[in-house]
Parts: sequence; structure tokens; C-alpha cells
Amino acid sequence: MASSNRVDLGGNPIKPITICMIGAGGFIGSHLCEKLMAETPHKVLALDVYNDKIKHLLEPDTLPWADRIQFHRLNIKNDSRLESLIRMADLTINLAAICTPADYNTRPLDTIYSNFIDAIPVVKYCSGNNKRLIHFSTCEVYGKTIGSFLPKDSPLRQDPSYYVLSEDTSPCIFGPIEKQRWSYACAKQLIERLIYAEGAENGLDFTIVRPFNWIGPRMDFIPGIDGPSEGVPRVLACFSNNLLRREPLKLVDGGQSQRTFVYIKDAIEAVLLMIENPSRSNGQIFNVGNPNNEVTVKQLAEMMTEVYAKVSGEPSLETPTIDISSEEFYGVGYDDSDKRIPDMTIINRQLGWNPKTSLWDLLESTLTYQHRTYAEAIKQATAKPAASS
Ligand SMILES: NC(=O)c1ccc[n+]([C@@H]2O[C@H](COP(=O)([O-])OP(=O)(O)OC[C@H]3O[C@@H](n4cnc5c(N)ncnc54)[C@H](O)[C@@H]3O)[C@@H](O)[C@H]2O)c1
Ligand SMILES: O=C(O)[C@H]1O[C@H](OP(=O)(O)OP(=O)(O)OC[C@H]2O[C@@H](n3ccc(=O)[nH]c3=O)[C@H](O)[C@@H]2O)[C@H](O)[C@@H](O)[C@@H]1O
Repeated sequence: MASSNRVDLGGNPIKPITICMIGAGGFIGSHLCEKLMAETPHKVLALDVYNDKIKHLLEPDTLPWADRIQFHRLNIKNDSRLESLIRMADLTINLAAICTPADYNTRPLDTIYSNFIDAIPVVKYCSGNNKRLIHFSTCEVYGKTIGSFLPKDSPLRQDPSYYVLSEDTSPCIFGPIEKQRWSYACAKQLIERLIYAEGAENGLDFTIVRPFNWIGPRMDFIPGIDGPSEGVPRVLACFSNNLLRREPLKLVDGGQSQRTFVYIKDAIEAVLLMIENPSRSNGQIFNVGNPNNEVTVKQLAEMMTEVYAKVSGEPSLETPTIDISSEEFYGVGYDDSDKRIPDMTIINRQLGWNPKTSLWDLLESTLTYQHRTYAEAIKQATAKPAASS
């Protein structure tokens, strides 16, 4: 329950604030709203075009936090209410974006507009009205590691300085323009630079968050169930969909890319620390990830297969994975980040935050959720054609 005697990292009482959360209806937004309602006294103006993932927080209006959350259905591209909602709040958190890799090379214009152009008014309204901004960027701004350009057998590839990604020292390395995969990373980088410049020239109080593969319940959609049949969500939902349908998991270019995955609930703790400790967060760019949870995508597929068999009680397929080329899976212009290990020095120093949950544990709770939420719907959807023939 929201307690009134909560203190910040300096031991000072935390005053209730109003937060304008743009993109509140998405994966991260839904978990952040849940946390803010259950554990803090803060108010949320929740802005999004959809609210399915936060319906449980909005209805019925007898919920204990009913007077602390207000949903505003709006598209920030073209809605004149945006500035007044930002003005009504003490802090704006911008989560709105197109952020699924399948879109970056097939809808590059929408990707660039969404991640750069549409975010500009948010930055300007915060700067012009002296409001604090927490903006969600991405670990993709780092692009590829320096180490990826070394020969495969170079011993330097084992040296962390060639692959650990640090906020204030690592370069941002993208592929050529025809590799439209980088449209997202480049747009995010430019909005980071704009925010940074607003801070330097006009005194904007900002915090930039670079999430490293946050995963958990409510991430994206299951194609044909609560999203388009032909849609391609991020890897957690792709693999969940394959497991639920008892299909082999598809390994893009052999699944050799490496990722570090962090549990959404751990990551949300970090965001709450940023919200409630502005003096330690303003002017900072924070990596938020779990360097201990590194796997190749192939290892992730194997682990998810094992965990899913445990939580569903269904035996795994004889051939649990198949290889597929990136061109076949994503189309022309796809490219990939090779490896993503976050340097945690800054977030540790400023906020004392550390992730807690192991990859096995986070997959167990997430796949339990996926099974409970979708297994029956998939059974019905796949049974339909047979019943009608
Ligand atoms: N999940 C991750 O691990 C991760 C990693 C890196 C970066 N991020 C960044 O974090 C943010 C949130 O990511 P997420 O995983 O919750 O994605 P999401 O797609 O689940 O949420 C984004 C939300 O923004 C909304 N939105 C998009 N455009 C809008 C518009 N024009 N007007 C109003 N609402 C709009 C969408 O409807 C959606 O609900 C994004 O900026 C993303 O780039 C997330
Ligand atoms: O989450 C993040 O930190 C960032 O990274 C993601 O990018 P990426 O990790 O490449 O996206 P995923 O869809 O999660 O894919 C991870 C890896 O799995 C592979 N993959 C994906 C799906 C699939 O079915 N099979 C498969 O092998 C991809 O090729 C990629 O190598 C997205 O760009 C953003 O959500 C975000 O900014």
C-alpha cells in the first residue's frame, strides 16, 4: 500500500508528485503504473493510444488508487492536449515509441518519426515549462561492439574494454545507411543529443534511460491472439508463441548474437529510484540491465524450451529449434547488435541499484504467466479450422 513515510536515498521524506507518463499503456508503462499505484502515493496521468495492459489498474473505479490514475487516450503526433498535460505534472516520462526490430527495416519512416520527430514536442514542452523529463532511449544506441570488428580469433575479443558498453566512453557504432535496422538506434541517438543539448543550453532537468533487453509478462503480443497473425514481436514473445503452438523456435542467422536479459520487475525498481531521487538522476544517462544474465539467442531458446516444459508439463519437441536467415525472417536491411553487456558503474554509484533475478527465475515466472494467459486461447484458435471443416 502507498505509505506516507517513505524516504529518498538521502533520508528525506518523499513528497507525492504528479507524473505525465506517455506510452503508459505499453509493456514498461504497465509495470511502472502498477508499481506506482501499489507502493507510492504519486499520481499518474497515463497517456497512450491503447490501455488494454493497464485496464486492471483503471477498472473498477473502486480500486484503492482510483483517484491517483487517469487515462487519456491520445496520439502524441497530433493532440493539442499534450502540452497542458505536461504542464499539469511535475515530471514527464516518455516511453512512446515504435521499438520492435521487425519494424526498423520495413517501416523506417514510421520508426524515425516515432523515435525522433514525435518526441521533439515532448522535450520542448518540458524545457519550455521547466518540467523534469525522464526519456526512454535504448541500449541499441551503442550499436555494435568495437570487438566485433576484430578477427574472430583475436585475444582482444576477451578484453572487456572491447565489448562492455559504458555511457560516457563507448562509441555508437551503426552499420551503413542501407542497413535500415539502424534507423531506430540513430533516431534514439539524435533525440538523446537533443535532450542533452536542451540540458546544456536551456537548463532542462533530464534523465535518459538505456534499457538492456527488459523482459517479463505483458511484453508485446502473441501473433493471432492479441496481435496481428503476421506480426513479429520481440524475441521473448516470438519464442513464447512458438512454444505455445508447439512449433520449433526460429534462430535468426543461427542465434549467435548475445544479449543480457533483465527482469522487468528489477528494472522498474531502478526507474522508481530515478523518479524519487532527482538530484542523483538529473543530467545522467543510465544503462539499466543485468550483466550476469548473458546468453546467446540459441542458449535463450534452449533455456526457454526447458523452462516451458517444466511449467506447462508438456514434453519438448524432438527438434526444438530451426535456423533461419535474417533476410527470410526480417527482410532486406536487417542487421544485428553482436553483444550487449552494460557497464553498471554509473547507476550503482548514483542510485545503488543492482538487478536481483537470474535468467532461469525470470523465465520461470514469465513463462508461467504466458502459459496461464495464452495456452487455452491458442488451443481454441488452432482447433477452430478442424472443427469447421
Ligand atoms: N522493453 C525493453 O527492453 C526496451 C529496451 C530498450 C528501449 N526500450 C524503450 O522503452 C520504451 C517503452 O518500451 P516498451 O517495451 O514498453 O514498448 P511498448 O511498445 O510496449 O510501449 C510503447 C507504448 O507507447 C505507445 N505509443 C507509441 N506511439 C505513441 C503515440 N504516438 N502516442 C501515444 N502513445 C504511443 C504504444 O501504444 C505503446 O503502448 C520505448 O521508448 C522503447 O524504445 C524498451
Ligand atoms: O530490448 C532492448 O534492449 C532493445 O533491443 C531490441 O532489439 P533486439 O534485442 O535485437 O530485439 P529482439 O527482438 O529481442 O531480438 C533479440 C535477438 O533474437 C533474435 N531473434 C528474434 C526473434 C526470433 O524469433 N528469433 C531470433 O533469433 C534477433 O535476431 C536478435 O538477435 C529492440 O530494438 C528494442 O526493444 C530495444 O531497444
